[in-house]
Amino acid sequence: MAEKTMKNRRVLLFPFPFQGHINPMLELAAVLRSRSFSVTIFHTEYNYEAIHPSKYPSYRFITIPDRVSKLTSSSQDHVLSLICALNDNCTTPFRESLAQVLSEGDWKSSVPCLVLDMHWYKINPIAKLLGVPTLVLRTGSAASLNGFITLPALYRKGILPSKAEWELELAVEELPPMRVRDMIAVGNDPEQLLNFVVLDAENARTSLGIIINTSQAMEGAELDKLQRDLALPAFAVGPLHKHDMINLEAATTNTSPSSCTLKLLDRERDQDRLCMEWLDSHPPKSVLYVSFGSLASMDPKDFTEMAWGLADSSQPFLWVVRSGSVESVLRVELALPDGFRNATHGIGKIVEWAPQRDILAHRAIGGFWTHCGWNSTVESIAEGIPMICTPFFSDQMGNTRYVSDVWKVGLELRTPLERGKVERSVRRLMTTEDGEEMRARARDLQGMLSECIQKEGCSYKAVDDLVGLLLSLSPSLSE
Ligand SMILES: O=c1ccn([C@@H]2O[C@H](COP(=O)(O)OP(=O)(O)O[C@H]3O[C@H](CO)[C@@H](O)[C@H](O)[C@H]3O)[C@@H](O)[C@H]2O)c(=O)[nH]1
Repeated sequence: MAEKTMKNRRVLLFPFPFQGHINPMLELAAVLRSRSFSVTIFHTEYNYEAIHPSKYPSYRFITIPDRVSKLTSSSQDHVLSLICALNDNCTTPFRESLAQVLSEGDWKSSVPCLVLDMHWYKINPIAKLLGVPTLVLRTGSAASLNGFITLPALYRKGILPSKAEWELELAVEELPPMRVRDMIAVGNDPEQLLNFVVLDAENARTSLGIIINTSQAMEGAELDKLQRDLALPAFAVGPLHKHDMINLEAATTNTSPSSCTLKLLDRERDQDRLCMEWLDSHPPKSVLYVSFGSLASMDPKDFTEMAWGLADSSQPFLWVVRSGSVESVLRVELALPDGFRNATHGIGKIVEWAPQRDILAHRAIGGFWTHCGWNSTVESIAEGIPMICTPFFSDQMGNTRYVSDVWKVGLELRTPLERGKVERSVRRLMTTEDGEEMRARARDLQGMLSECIQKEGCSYKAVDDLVGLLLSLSPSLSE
């Protein structure tokens, strides 16, 4: 490729600083880099460590000060307040940083496209003001975006938001009729939630198109509906983490990571290696992997019931218990009930963070007890692993419905948890014929998903189309 063309293939990315949003944006970065784009990533100080900029020496990173403190509770209401605070506080520093980037030498002649996370609703107008075209990355499902579009429409018609009307039967294509509150948890403040939903959907509407980490194989009908309702291009490029080109990032970096990064990576690798070695010692499909993502925080009573239910099931488990997994408990040891370590000695392993994707791909894993964050849902299906679903908030409710009622690759286990029910659910997934059928359906879906990312598959073509759009924004550069 001519040097000039490569130099001018560039893109700006701005992930939202939550783990479940950073991961897909970094994967998108790797996919675009494999198509010869140079990548500049804005990121905020919040959750800076989750990005590890020095791991990616070929990207340029620009830090945006945000002046927000870490969450002390991750209830839905707290998370929504944090999203608002980040939007409010980052607007001005982002405008200044973007203006600075655009004033630099080469950038003046070709304005690049900015790919924004779906939650940056206040950033989109700023980019427009500076003449920068935007695309929005949806890190959730197409169904959740359809829901986000439907809810404001109900709101505008004056149907919402009285609390009682969250009980509405809302028909969502491909789903059994479900109440609004099954699709998205209401929390204590429906007004705040609705406000957020309106802004989030508007963010998608006012961009040039959306990039979405899903695929025709998982959500064909939802994607068709989205295309009709949104009247914008929707690039269904998922599962982003399975594109072969994702591995190219490491191969194509031309600078070595710093020694400090290497130490960090070594420490992480050591922890990861221990998890994998533990799994190596188990027979195929025998271990339940348990993790509720990076944000969810449990009621202490639920956590205790969960622990004893796992112990009573006698099934081997690998459980991620983070600092913050239980409300107001920062140290993992303080969260675990007395006697639990002894009772599960030899059958369970607890870690604070796990290499989730590698774990799900390990032959010893037979099931995943998840909160149904969209990344976890996609990662599980991408490995053909059936799920137990315990959703906490937001899109996790609708994702659970998809897993249990549409794809039929898992079962629903809602809070409040009770140890007997936990034990029966774990046994059902791991030891019964019913669980085996879910596993077989998960494998079928995995097969379809893997076809999507092959050359000529729908997700692969969606990346082609996305690249086409990015280049069309600077026609003179595409020769
Ligand atoms: O020990 C762990 C735990 C998690 N992960 C990774 O962290 C990500 C977690 O993402 P996700 O499963 O989506 O959960 P959350 O962190 O809860 O994600 C937030 O963002 C998602 C995407 O928008 C939403 O679907 C969720 O509801 C929202 O809580 C995944 O890639 C996991 O592989 C690890 O690598 N190791």
